[in-house]
Amino acid sequence: MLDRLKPLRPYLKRYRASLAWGGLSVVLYNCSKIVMPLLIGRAIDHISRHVGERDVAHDAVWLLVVAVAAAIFLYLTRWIIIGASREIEFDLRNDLFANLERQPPAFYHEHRTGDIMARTTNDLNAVRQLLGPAIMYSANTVVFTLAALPFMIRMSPRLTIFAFLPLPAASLLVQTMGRRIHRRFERIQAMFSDISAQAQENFSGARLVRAFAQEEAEVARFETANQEYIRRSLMLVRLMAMLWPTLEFVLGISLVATLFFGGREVVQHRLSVGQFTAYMVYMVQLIWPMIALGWVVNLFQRGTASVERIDQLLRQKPAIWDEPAVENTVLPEIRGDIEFRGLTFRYGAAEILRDIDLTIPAGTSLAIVGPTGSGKSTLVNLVPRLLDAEAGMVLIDGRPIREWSLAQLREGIGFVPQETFLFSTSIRDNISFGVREATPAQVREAAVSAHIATEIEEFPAGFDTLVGERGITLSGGQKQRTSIARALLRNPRILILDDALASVDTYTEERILLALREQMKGRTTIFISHRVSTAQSADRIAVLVDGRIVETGTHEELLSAGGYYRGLYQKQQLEEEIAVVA
Ligand SMILES: Nc1ncnc2c1ncn2[C@@H]1O[C@H](COP(=O)(O)OP(=O)(O)OP(=O)(O)O)[C@@H](O)[C@H]1O
Repeated sequence: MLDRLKPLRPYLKRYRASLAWGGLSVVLYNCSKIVMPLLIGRAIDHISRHVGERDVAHDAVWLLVVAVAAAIFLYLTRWIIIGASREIEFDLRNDLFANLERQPPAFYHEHRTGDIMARTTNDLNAVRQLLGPAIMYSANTVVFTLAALPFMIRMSPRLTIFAFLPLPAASLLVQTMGRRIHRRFERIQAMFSDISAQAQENFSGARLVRAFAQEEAEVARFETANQEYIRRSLMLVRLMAMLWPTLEFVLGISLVATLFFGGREVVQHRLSVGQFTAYMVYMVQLIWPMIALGWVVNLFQRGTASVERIDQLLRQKPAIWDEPAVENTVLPEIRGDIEFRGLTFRYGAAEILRDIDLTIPAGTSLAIVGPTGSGKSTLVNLVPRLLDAEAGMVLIDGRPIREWSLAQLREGIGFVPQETFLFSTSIRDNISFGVREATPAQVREAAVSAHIATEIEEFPAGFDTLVGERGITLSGGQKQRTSIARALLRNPRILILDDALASVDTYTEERILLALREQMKGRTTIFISHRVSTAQSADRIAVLVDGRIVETGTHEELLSAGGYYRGLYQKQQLEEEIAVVA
């Protein structure tokens, strides 16, 4: 089992001083606890021998001193060991988050967010319990039992055998029932997350539920899930209600055995009343550590499984990362030449892009059009290396893309993804994401270029308006333009807009394109669009069909070529004419 805890070694090493102090306080705490029954026993013997008040007071003072010492050492033990477990939890959580941040988007397609969240919460919690309570209670049990046993055996070996017989049963009971309780608890937790997810989806999708008149059906569905949750919870309550009485019964047997056999020892004058009392106190003191032992075994089992799961995430190497030789090299600033050379790209076995040869000279703009699912997003994702093409298939400024460090490459690129994502912070923070030193004037300027500034300034809190659950909901078009402002603020050499104008009207689109032309002078721009009105403003247009570039040229060239682009143009012209007539 210790082998399975190997991943924790570096963390334990970091806090070895704390753990050593913790170990020392465990020993000192148990030493004080061991002395206490002896003092009580001595006091009782003194009382039964009718010694003077002074002696009894003396015993009481000693008892108090030892009790205070025990309390202090217990406090130190908890503070140091539980504190160290929290520190390790903190380090582990940071390391996990940092490693998850390095993973490419594909990682999040392969792993469910819920699973990752569970590992970073439940599993971390299990590891913390292993490092804190589990280590502390097992150390206490081992030290106390080892220290108390010699005293107890010296008092009466026979009594010790009888008194100890039922104790392992208590420990075993806690362990087996604890395992069942945990299993049921996990099922309840899973059910609870289902209920929460159902409620959350109903609240976020409130509009859809109302529109489809599904309120009643959803209430019924929720009630069914809620009923199942309660049923499982009651099963847990029953199990837990059984645990304590059974435990008390088993431990009661042990105390009865001690009383019976110990009483006989006293009657037969083999033990004094004081010694017998001390023995009884040892037994009572041993009860909790024995119970804890069963519980600790469960904590260890759960904790080791969690350590393995967390370690899998920690060892997950980011699929897209700098080669060691490249990591710290800084090449001259990116100019913005992009070249796809004989590019073929697959998701698993499915070939998505085929034989693509395309050059986008620095300072020019390229529009990519094509049917849905033809591979447009895939192609542009290769530029900031959100996806990785085979070596030598993508070049920036004539250099294979992998020769640029990811940091330098991505710093030079402004990327507006197809699905806009805004953090639940202020609009200002959303726009200045990744450009911490941006001044309010620069943020506003970017917003002006993206044609969103006036609308933002009309909100009561202006740029400080919160978006998302705690603030206002922006419209699809507003979100897209905020996202464009975010990309522009980086002042990138390469700007990529993946269908980023889809949610704005043609009038706004025109104004944004005009501003972009100004902003992106001398920089490279790629925009994916389904609209000819967007594409025609680019220096060149590439048509991607079924993963192949089938046409390239200017708007006029492609119109006269009479291919896909011309068809698209005619269709959209017709749509516009119909819209005007209607
Ligand atoms: N992570 C992925 N794993 C497997 N297949 C994928 C993945 N992402 C995209 N695809 C597939 O690759 C193909 C191209 O997708 P892509 O998003 O590049 O198309 P697109 O031209 O941008 O489409 P649209 O215009 O609808 O946005 C699609 O068939 C899609 O189902």
